[in-house]
Amino acid sequence: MSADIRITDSSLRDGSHAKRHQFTVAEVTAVVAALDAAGVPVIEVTHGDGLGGSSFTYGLSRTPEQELIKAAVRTAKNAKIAFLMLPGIGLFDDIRAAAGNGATVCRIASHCTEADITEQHFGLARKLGLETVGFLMMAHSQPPLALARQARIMADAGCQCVYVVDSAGALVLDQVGDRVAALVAELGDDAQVGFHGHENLGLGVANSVLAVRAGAKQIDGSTRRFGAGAGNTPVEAFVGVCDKLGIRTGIDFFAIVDAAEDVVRPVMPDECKLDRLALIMGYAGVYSSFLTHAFTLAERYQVSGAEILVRAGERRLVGGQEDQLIDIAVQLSNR
Ligand SMILES: C[C@H](O)CC(=O)C(=O)O
Ligand SMILES: [Mn+2]
Repeated sequence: MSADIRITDSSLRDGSHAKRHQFTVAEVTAVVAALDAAGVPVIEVTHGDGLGGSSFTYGLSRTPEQELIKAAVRTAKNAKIAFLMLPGIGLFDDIRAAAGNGATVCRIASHCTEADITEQHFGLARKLGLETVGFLMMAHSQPPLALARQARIMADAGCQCVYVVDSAGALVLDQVGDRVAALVAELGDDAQVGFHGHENLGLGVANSVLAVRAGAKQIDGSTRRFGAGAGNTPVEAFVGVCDKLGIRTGIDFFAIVDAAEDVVRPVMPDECKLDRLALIMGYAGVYSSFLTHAFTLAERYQVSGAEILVRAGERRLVGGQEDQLIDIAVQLSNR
């Protein structure tokens, strides 16, 4: 079946944050088999913070991510396997290794004002024959035209689809449409536009529909919302909504609903909840993957996780500044 949009499932990458990076080969194999059978066209597999993310700062992986990528590639019959990398956390050799292990979609992420740090990585990925996707993270923090200028930098460097990434789940409806439309106008035929949502204000599906209406051709989600914060746009709900709206995704609704319940849920440590901390993240514009760090630090320093997140929002922390959460927790405990 041909599709109007392409969905990438991020549960084995964004879900890595919720799983504290403890995926096993058996879990990845089971999830990839189920998503592939349901018709999911692209499945992302990496440490939550991308290639090279396994560390004390971001969280140590249980299984080396290249082993997980190999298992995913071995298992998928039709789906492409994607990986994420953040320049400075991962290195060129990590991209080469992922390509050597059979992944075919390379997703490079930067904070949404720093697209120029991705240029040489897109160059390498294209040289290796990989499909390229760019992530402009924390997209709520910049207005549409500023984002579009950053998207242009990625496209000129060889990126074939630039994503508006709502890392904090803070964007509300037209704020998504306006940003996607600005990128579509800027990029024209040079690159596609995508949208990656988080559920922290409960808007993942609605925001993704507005992204499609504004011209996005690629949409991210995670089956059972398995992602950072309150999780990502639930793929199964989004596929059902797309069916009702006549937007073809190529994914079988009943098969993805079964995969969510029978295969993905057992792999999750807990449901991704729209609870106090997740809501605060969406409201205050805090990077979703700070959630597990805030939990851990709140316990260690006997302070409020909610306060850590509010302060992180006030400091306008971005991905990569996880160490500042420790500073906030220490300050709160000394108070
Ligand atoms: C590295 C981040 O987790 C990327 C992402 O999924 C986001 O910013 O959202
Ligand atoms: Mn995310």
